[in-house]
Amino acid sequence: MSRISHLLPIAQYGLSTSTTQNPNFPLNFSLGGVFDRRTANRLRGCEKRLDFGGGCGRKLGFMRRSVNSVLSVDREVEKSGGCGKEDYDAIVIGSGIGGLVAATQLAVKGAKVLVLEKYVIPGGSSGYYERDGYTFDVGSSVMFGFSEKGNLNLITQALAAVGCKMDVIPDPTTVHFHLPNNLSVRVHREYSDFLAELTSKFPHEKEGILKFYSECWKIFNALNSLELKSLEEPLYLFGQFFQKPLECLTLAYYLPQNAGSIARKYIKDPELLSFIDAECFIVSTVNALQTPMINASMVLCDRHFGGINYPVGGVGGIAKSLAKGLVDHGSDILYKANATNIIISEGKAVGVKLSDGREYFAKTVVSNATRWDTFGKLLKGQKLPKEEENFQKVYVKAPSFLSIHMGVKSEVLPPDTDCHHFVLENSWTSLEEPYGSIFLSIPTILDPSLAPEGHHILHIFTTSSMDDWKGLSRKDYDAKKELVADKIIKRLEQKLFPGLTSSIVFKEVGTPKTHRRYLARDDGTYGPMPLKIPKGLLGMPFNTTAINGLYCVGDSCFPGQGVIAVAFSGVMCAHRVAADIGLENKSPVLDAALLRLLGWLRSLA
Ligand SMILES: NC(=O)c1ccc[n+]([C@@H]2O[C@H](COP(=O)([O-])OP(=O)(O)OC[C@H]3O[C@@H](n4cnc5c(N)ncnc54)[C@H](O)[C@@H]3O)[C@@H](O)[C@H]2O)c1
Ligand SMILES: CC(C)=CCC/C(C)=C/C=C/C(C)=C/C=C/C(C)=C/C=C/C=C(C)/C=C/C=C(C)/C=C/C=C(\C)CCC=C(C)C
Repeated sequence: MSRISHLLPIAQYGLSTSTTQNPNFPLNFSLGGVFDRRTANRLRGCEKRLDFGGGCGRKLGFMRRSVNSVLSVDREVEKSGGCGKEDYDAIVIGSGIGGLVAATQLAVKGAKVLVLEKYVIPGGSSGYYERDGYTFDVGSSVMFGFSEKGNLNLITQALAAVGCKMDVIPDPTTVHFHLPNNLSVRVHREYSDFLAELTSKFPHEKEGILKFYSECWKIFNALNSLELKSLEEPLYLFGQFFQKPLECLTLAYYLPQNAGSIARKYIKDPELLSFIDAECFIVSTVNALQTPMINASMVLCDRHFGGINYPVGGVGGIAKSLAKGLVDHGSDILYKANATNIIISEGKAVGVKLSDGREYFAKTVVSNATRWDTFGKLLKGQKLPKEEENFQKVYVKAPSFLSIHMGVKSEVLPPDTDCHHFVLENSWTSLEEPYGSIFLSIPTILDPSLAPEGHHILHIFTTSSMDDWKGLSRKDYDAKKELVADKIIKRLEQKLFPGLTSSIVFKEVGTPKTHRRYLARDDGTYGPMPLKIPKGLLGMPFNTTAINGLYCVGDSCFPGQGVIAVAFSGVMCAHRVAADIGLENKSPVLDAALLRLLGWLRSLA
C-alpha cells in the first residue's frame, strides 16, 4: 500500500526516537538534548561494549556509551551558553560530513570544538532515517574514498583518526547505465572489465577510450601520492612541491582544465562523448565540458582503485561514528541547535547565536552551511565580501532533487540486479533537464539488513528545482508530488522492472522543499554549479574567507560536491584552522603571500 500522506514533508528524513531494530545499529540512538562533555563525564559509569557498525568498539576496546544514546528527546536544552568568550577553539555550524571531518580532525589535533547541528542527528545529506523496519540513506549510497588502499580513502581515514572502522561491502558494479539507443554499460569494479565492456560498445574508439581514461589515471596517481592537507597552508604546500615536484606540477597543470575538453582530444564519436557527459553528470550534475578534470579523474579511477564500498548498516553510520569519535576526543556536539547569526566583533568572527538566543564563543567559526546560507543568512547586516560576490558570479546553485524512498517486494527485481542505476531513456538532450534522467540505488542488494525480509529499498532521485514547487497550496503540493513520483516510477517500470508499481509496500516522496527544510540548504540545492564553462577547479574557494576567523567547509568549497570531496574540504579546513590557532606550524609572511596568490588565481576563473 502506498503511504504518501499530507504529512510527508514533515515525515521525510524524520527519525524514530526508539531503539532501532536494525542489528547493524545496535546503539539506542534516542535523540536530542545537549551532548556535552559534562554530561558525558556524569554518564561514564554506564560503560558498555559497543560494536559501532563493526569497528569503533573493536578498535578502541572498551568504549563509552555515547551521551546521545541515553538522553531523551524531551530533555530540556540548557539555556546558558558557553562560560565566556573563546570557550572553544572552534565552533562548527552543521554536522554534514564536511563539518564533522573538520571538527574531528581538529579535535584529534587537540582543539576543543563545538558542533552545532540544527537537526536531531548528524550527517546532513549523508544522514539516514528509519521507517517501518527500513533504514533509508538520505542522500547518495555510492561511497568513494572508503577503501583500505592509498592516500585518497578519506572516509576511511577520517573514521580511523577518531578510532573508528566500519565494516563495508564491496560493490561489484559502481553503476549500470541505461542510455538512449539502448546503450547499456556496466561500470565494473575491475578496470579491465569496464574497459572491455566500453570498447565492445565503441570498438572504433578503443584507442581514444584508453587514452582518455589513462589521462585520468595520471591525475589520480599524482593525487594519490600526496599527503592531503590544506592547499592554503604554504609550509605544507611548498613541502609537497619539494618532495613530489612532478606530481604537484601535474596537478597544477590540470587544475584549470575540464574533463570534456580532454575527452575531445581523443574521442570523436558523439555518442561516446555523451556517455562521458553522463559519467560526469552523475557526480557533478553538469556535463563533462563543465566538470573539472581533477574531480572527474578522482571518481573515474577511485571506483576501480579502492572500489565503491557500502558501509554495513547504511551510510548514516559514518556520521554517527564521527560524531561519537568527536565526543570521545573531548569535544561537544549539540543537536536542535539552529544557528541564526555568526557573531562578529571588530571585524572578526567570534561566536554563534542560536535561534533560541543562546550564544557560544570561540577563537574561530567554521560554517558547514552552503556559502549562500553562510553569507546570505548567517552574516546578517554584513556587506557581501568581494570574494563571495566573485564566487556567485562564477557558480550558481545547482538544482535540488525529487527523491522517492520506497520499500518493494523482492520478487520484482530480476536476479543479478545491480545496486546503482542511471536511466536516460530517449534523448541525450534530456540529460541535464529537470526530471530528465533518473538515479536509482538499491542498497539492500548489498546489505539486505536495511529492509524487512523479502523486501528491497529503492531510492530514486532526479533533478528538480525549487521554482517548480513554489506557490502551491498544501493540497496541490501533495497531488503534484504523487503525480511526478508516479511518472518516474512508471518510467522505471517500463525500462527496468515490470510490475514495479504493484510491488510497492512503502513510499515517501521528498521535494526541493524537503531538502531545504531538513538539510538547511538554500533552495535545497545540491551544491554549486558553474554558470558557464569553468576554468576547472581554479575558481573554487578554499576554506578561509574574507572575514577574519571565519572559515567555510563542505561542498561550496574546493573541490565541490561529493562525500569524499567534502571530507577533503574538512581535512583542509582543520589544517588551516589548526595553523591559525597555533596547533600546527605556520608562517605569517608566507601565509599572506600564498593567500594573495590564490585570491588572484581565483579571479582568473
Ligand atoms: N543535497 C543532497 O541532496 C545530497 C544528496 C546526496 C549526496 N550529497 C552529498 O553530501 C555533500 C554535502 O555535505 P556537506 O558536508 O557540505 O553538507 P550537508 O548539507 O550534508 O550538511 C550540512 C549540515 O549543516 C546543518 N546546518 C545547516 N545550516 C545550519 C544552521 N544554520 N545551524 C545549524 N546547523 C545547520 C544541516 O542541518 C546539515 O546537517 C554533498 O556534496 C553531496 O555530494 C548531497
Ligand atoms: C594550490 C595550487 C594553485 C596549486 C597546487 C597544485 C596542487 C598541489 C594541487 C593539488 C590538488 C589536490 C590535492 C586536489 C584534490 C582533489 C580531490 C581530493 C578531489 C576530490 C573530488 C571528489 C569528487 C568530486 C567526488 C564526487 C562524488 C560525488 C558527487 C558522488 C555522487 C554520487 C551520486 C550522486 C550517486 C550517483 C548514484 C547513482 C548513479 C544511483
